[in-house]
Amino acid sequence: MAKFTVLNHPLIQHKLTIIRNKDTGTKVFREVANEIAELMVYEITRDLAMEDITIETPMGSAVEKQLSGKKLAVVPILRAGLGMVDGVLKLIPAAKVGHIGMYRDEKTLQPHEYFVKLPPDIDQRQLFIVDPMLATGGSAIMAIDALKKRGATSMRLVVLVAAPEGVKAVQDAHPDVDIYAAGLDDRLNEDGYIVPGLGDAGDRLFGTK
Ligand SMILES: O=c1ccn([C@@H]2O[C@H](COP(=O)(O)O)[C@@H](O)[C@H]2O)c(=O)[nH]1
Ligand SMILES: O=P(O)(O)OP(=O)(O)O
Ligand SMILES: [Mg+2]
Repeated sequence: MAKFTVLNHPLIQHKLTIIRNKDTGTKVFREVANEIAELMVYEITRDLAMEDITIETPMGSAVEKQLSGKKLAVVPILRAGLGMVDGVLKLIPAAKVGHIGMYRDEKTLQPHEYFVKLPPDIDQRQLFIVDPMLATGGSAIMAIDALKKRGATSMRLVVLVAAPEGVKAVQDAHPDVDIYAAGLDDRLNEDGYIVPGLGDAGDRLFGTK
């Protein structure tokens, strides 16, 4: 069974409260969503593989650490996932970026894929799939399916707010994909929105609707 972890660092929790607030406008929402993504990635990369390397400092030779293992990539689920990419890239500027476009049918809540563009060596990379909201889990499950179909083997799902229903659905469908959230909320409402949540993340990020 995949792990589900809520990152309850005080800075993450404080910033999540800011973007939950309905009075927070587009500019601040965008900035703070990226700040949370940055803090989350800092927390979840603690276990990245390291290796020793011998370097020359101005004072002589030293054996020091550098990252080893798989290269990284970030994969936002469009549109809303775009709101986390800059935050991730601030810490991992060399990461490649893949895109998966998906929208949820408002009535059926079923996800529909409309775009996939990935780095060619996706099978060699550790992926951070980002989407602010894990609601029914349908979008994340379909995105992970799309990535696996193209050879990806190493993935983590990073969301700002998760609903229990979505966490269970992803864990059942993809027990090999660990999930990280800034908050775990109570439930979904009848329209498939997370309560209390923060509303429609894509609309709040881009000022639509
Ligand atoms: O409160 C919410 C719930 C969902 N979204 C958007 O929907 C998808 C995730 O929905 P699933 O039901 O898990 O497929 C997510 O990409 C968000 O864009 C939302 O914004 N707010
Ligand atoms: O999942 P949706 O339908 O809310 O898509 P978007 O992220 O484009 O708002
Ligand atoms: Mg949306």
